[in-house]
Amino acid sequence: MTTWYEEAFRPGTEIQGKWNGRSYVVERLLGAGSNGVVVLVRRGTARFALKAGHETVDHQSEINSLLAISLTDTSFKNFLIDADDMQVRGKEISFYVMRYIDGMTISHFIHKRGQDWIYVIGSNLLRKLTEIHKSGYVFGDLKIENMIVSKYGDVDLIDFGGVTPKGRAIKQLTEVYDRGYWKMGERVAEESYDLFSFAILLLKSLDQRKRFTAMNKMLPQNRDVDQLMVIMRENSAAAQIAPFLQKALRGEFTTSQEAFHYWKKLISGKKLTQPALKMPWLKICFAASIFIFAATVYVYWPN
Ligand SMILES: Nc1ncnc2c1ncn2[C@@H]1O[C@H](COP(=O)(O)OP(=O)(O)OP(=O)(O)O)[C@@H](O)[C@H]1O
Repeated sequence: MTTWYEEAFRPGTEIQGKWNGRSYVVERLLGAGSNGVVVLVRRGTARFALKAGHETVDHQSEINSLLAISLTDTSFKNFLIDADDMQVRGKEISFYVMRYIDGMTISHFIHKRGQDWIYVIGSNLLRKLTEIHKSGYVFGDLKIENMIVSKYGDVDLIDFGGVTPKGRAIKQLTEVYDRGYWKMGERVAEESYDLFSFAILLLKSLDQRKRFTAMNKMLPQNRDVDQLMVIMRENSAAAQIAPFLQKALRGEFTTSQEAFHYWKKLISGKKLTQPALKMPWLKICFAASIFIFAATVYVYWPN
């Protein structure tokens, strides 16, 4: 059976925005989640990701968050390209257009390229979080599915539905990444909220024995972050960053900047003595990722 979106977004279909009048040509479907359908589109020679929403309220809230973060002087500047309505079978559907990120999930990347990449990817993700936090927001729903890793371990966040101004209640979450689920703190938009999810995200992407699958069904009285220590012990890459992960899970970092400093010290080997961290190629990748980040900031910096 063909779904409404498979029909509406057949490759080659032209999408015409009702209010802004811009048109896009569909290349292919990128994904369909609970909040919408994402398609790769073309406008002239440029490629974008277009997301059409099922639920207007959730979709609008996502656009508002994305707009707020797109207006900041960060690498997220101009992430949102357009927001409009389109007609599908006589019904109006809202959509927004954002930068297209070519890449894969962190789990897929690590599976293909090796676990040691976690240090480069972790640095890049922490840098992104630091940018969001400095702008007065918290990402909120940080999880494997909401980030894309590209070639040199570069990181982009997608799905901004959970972005919340600091101090407010978290508006969108995923249980196993939520510190409230683990009884480790309030569901309040604080930098430490994202850092907790960051630690879970890293552990989950290194969890080769799929221990997290069982954790989804755990009774509240059995949820204890000490259970996560098992994953840290049995995985060599996780073991190397265990001091960081423990601090993040216990809410011992107040800011992401503080966490980033600690992380950098840890992975540069200053605090660790294990030989596995002495990898010259890792330094090269780290330097490459810093270069790409600097180039991105340069390209998107206001003229
Ligand atoms: N900017 C983008 N560039 C490339 N691919 C993207 C982009 N945004 C989303 N995608 C792809 O589309 C998929 C669905 O996107 P998204 O997570 O925003 O949808 P959702 O309906 O909110 O999903 P969920 O049910 O996980 O909340 C993603 O997993 C990703 O593969």
